[in-house]
Amino acid sequence: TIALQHGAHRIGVRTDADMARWRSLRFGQFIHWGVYAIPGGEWKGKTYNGAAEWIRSWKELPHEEYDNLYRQFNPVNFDAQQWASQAKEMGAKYMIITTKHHDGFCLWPSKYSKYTIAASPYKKDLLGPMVAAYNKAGIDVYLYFSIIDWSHPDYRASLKTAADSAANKRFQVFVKNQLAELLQRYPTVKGFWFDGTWDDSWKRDGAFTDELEQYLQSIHPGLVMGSRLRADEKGARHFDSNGRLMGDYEQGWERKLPEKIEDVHGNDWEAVMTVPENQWGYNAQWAGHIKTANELLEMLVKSVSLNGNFVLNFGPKADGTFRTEEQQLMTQIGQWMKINGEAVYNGTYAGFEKQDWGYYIRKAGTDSVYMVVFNIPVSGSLRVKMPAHTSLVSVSLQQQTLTPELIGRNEYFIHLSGKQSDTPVVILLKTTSGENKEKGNFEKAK
Ligand SMILES: Cc1ccc([C@@H]2N[C@@H](C)[C@@H](O)[C@H]2O)cc1
Repeated sequence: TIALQHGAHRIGVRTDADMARWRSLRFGQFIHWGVYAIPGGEWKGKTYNGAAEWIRSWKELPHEEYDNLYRQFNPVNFDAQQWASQAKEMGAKYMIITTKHHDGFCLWPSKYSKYTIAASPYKKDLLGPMVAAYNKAGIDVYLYFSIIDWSHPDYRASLKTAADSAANKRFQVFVKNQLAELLQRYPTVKGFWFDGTWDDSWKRDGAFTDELEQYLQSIHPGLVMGSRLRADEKGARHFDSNGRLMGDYEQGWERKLPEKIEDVHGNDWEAVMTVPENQWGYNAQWAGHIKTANELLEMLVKSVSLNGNFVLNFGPKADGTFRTEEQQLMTQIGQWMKINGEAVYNGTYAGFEKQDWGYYIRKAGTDSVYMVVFNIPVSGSLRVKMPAHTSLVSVSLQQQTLTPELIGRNEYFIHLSGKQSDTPVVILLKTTSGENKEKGNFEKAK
């Protein structure tokens, strides 16, 4: 291995209570909200083809005009209570809010910037009411923070001159001040979700990123921060130059999921997902494929089955309301979670051989293994191969006992005769370690 001062400082997962809590939540709500919701992907009758929150980078929209949109930002219909209750209804256990996206507009009245909600017609802090309402609803809050800040005079993507380096030093102080300010203003937040850390100006100073992470932990012990913040002293990101994960969980799964357990290398990880193909901020017209509730439930269940968290993104409108399609999704997902959330919360990798009908999820630290069925075979027979030294004790579907058929050594068919469903079906397996000692009542089912 290479000797590193600013690589990973921990081998393996974090084992403290704050990380265990993050791990147990499994399902989060991402919210991208800012002045980009005003254009909503369009400008003067033209449609921007990129992600709506990146419209400032579109040549059709002069920076000057974009940077004055805040004068119109007045979310009079923003209702933190309503936001929190619909997130609770969906079954989200944590929420990640964009405090400041790449454009630099702050949803809180930062004393380190003029480009904040305080300068808008709305004037009032948006983050405080959100944190309070979500926490009251039993939902933890994490703060998205973009290191890139297109509005800041000292922001540099790369450092070519001594003046650039001096500006970058000032910018690093600005970043540190804003982050400390956020923790001071919102002490109940559980962590940061960093973004915009790919520029050379950031990844070339691994020491600063390491010191910053340690500073934040020192003023707010237990913070959960993913792998996007840090670079090691050789500029390696997410994984240091020895291939070890930096930060508390792998944060690279953006609009994509791992396929198999080997892909996550024993690390904690989180996937963040959009409903349209690639829109985070509000986009007036949702072009392309819009994911359905069942597709999103499958991503959530697949993530949990592979020991990860899944965060679904929403882009509220400039007035503070959610588009109808997003409200309907939260309701639909919530209806399934209300009945089946026990298979998701505290879910972990079960260690069973993957089958085509869907995913296994083990309730953390227990012998309860859920089968979440997305593909009922035409045979109606769900194959279950028990792992070595594991026996099947009982099978149930919504508290109804099922009698599986033994079809081979420690291998069964669970017959869903005739059952059809337009939402995922959840079956609970009670297992026990050790070979099948007592003959379970279903052994005689031949
Ligand atoms: C190339 C690229 C840069 C930044 C992003 C940002 N990360 C997501 C979480 C959103 O904030 C998006 O704007 C996405 C793609």
